[in-house]
Amino acid sequence: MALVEVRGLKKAFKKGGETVTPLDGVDLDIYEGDSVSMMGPSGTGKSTLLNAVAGIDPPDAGTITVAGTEITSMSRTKLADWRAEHLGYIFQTHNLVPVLTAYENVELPTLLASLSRSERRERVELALEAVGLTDRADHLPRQMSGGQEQRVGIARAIVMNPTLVVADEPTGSLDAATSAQIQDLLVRLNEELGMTLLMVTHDSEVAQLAGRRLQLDGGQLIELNEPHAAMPSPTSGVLAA
Ligand SMILES: Nc1ncnc2c1ncn2[C@@H]1O[C@H](COP(=O)(O)OP(=O)(O)OP(=O)(O)O)[C@@H](O)[C@H]1O
Repeated sequence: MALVEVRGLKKAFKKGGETVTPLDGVDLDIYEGDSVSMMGPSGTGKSTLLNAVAGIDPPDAGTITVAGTEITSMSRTKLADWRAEHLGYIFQTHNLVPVLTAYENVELPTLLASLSRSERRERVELALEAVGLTDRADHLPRQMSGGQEQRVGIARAIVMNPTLVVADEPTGSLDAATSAQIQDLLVRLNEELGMTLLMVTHDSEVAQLAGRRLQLDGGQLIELNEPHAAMPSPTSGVLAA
């Protein structure tokens, strides 16, 4: 069973006198440990799909099931609790709280969970270590470079060890060298920490990092490569007993 199952997802917006339909019956399966990138022309609905899967903006129709839980039928309050426990969101601009240190910014999601003080400290320290910022824990955002701030944003996204990490243009506001560092980090999150990653990007270099690449156009998803389709099932072909 897929970790994320999207079925028949539809979303339309009224814009002026016309209706735009960025999602027109989207189906998608994401498996545990997958790294998936989504590209497509501006305004096609990539963020709309990402935010639906993240449980932020509900669709008009269709279902999204994550780790066996259908999030599209949850109330707003339940959805907020679900996001806090299961979802890590990496923003284009890190959205750090300027008056909090790196440590305190990363700690924020842990304050919503029922964790002891020592469990919280352990999680925050692990997350800062994973992004290589242990020595910057006491720094305020303005005392860090853009790349370091983005790494704090990533540490905050992973601190609760989420079921799914989504990223909307994670390198979109960074220069080439800093973008390269963040790309390395995204690959490590997936390959070394085993995190399941869905990211939207306009940068084809970033998109290539993902094992699976999708394109959203005309309200539909197109698979640019199909890693799962290439894998023979144990009950078919030469592997069948
Ligand atoms: N809250 C909203 N109200 C009205 N229209 C919206 C809303 N959110 C998105 N749209 C419209 O839906 C379409 C898809 O928007 P979306 O931001 O998902 O596209 P995108 O592919 O992520 O674009 P970009 O690559 O430029 O970030 C666009 O036409 C956008 O204007």
